[in-house]
Amino acid sequence: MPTAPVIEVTDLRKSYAGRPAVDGVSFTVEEGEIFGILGPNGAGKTTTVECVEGLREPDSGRVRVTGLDPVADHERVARVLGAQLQESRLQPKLTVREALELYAAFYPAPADWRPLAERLRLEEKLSTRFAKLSGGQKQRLFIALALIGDPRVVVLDELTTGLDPRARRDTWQLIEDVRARGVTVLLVTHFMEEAQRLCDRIAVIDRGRVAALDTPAGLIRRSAGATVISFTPSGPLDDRELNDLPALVALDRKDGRITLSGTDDTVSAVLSLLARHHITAHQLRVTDATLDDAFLDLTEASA
Ligand SMILES: Nc1ncnc2c1ncn2[C@@H]1O[C@H](COP(=O)(O)OP(=O)(O)OP(=O)(O)O)[C@@H](O)[C@H]1O
Repeated sequence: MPTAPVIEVTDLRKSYAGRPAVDGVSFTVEEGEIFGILGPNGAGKTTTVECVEGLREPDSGRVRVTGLDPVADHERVARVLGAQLQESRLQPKLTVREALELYAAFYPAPADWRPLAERLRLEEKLSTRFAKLSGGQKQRLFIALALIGDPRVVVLDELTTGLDPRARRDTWQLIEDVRARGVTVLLVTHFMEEAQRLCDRIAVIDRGRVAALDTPAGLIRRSAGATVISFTPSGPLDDRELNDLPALVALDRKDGRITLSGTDDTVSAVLSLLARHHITAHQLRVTDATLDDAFLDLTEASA
């Protein structure tokens, strides 16, 4: 029997002062999945996850977390869902140890905070007051507090913003370990590398709507111009002939270098074209488009 999704969002709508921030968003997240929400500033990502956390009440639509309504069943949802705190929610004078102990006490069966603190490299800061922590240390404490209730679902908004590259990689590893234990992760991120590395599926949200929903590889494949070829030709090449290449999406010339994006067919055709004209392609590079390219393509397409 298929299990019910851990998170269900159906036609979610939320306006602020009559202006829609979330305008009909739907997605489901399955047990053990890392689901990413990606989108430009102001797209409605935080509003969406706040409705999932029960911090905001939707104007309309349906949100369920493990089958429960996060607003009506707030307490029961809070027991299964770990959320990354907003900075203003923590007392500046609280030490790291006190914060961990306090938040552990909220849950019936909390995780042991010591290995969590060690994992997040907070063990040397246990006696430091929250206000004295660096931005990255605060961020790591918020991640620890999100995980301390040993939740079934964890919602992380801007997980690694403000972390240095090493702390970012450690955090990714931690999230992968958390998922390996069967925890479902809803992750809002601006970092393509993070989304590509961690997420099983991603909803690209733009202007309050889902512009695309797929695996990272699927998003890249479906973006036009999934293959990019660039070279410096040894002789002149006519733009008209280049523009006639099959499946060509973009053509760019800069400092004698030509960059084309399209598909594998575009690449084969340009190589034949060069051969026909006896032109050599210097510094030839063929690369797959990245999630960055797909993101720009998808969000520009809906602009
Ligand atoms: N409390 C609020 N009152 C009024 N407008 C708000 C409020 N919160 C968000 N908005 C507006 O709603 C829209 C969506 O905001 P939201 O924070 O959900 O976007 P976001 O995708 O998380 O953005 P960012 O990437 O910049 O964090 C924005 O236009 C924002 O200005």
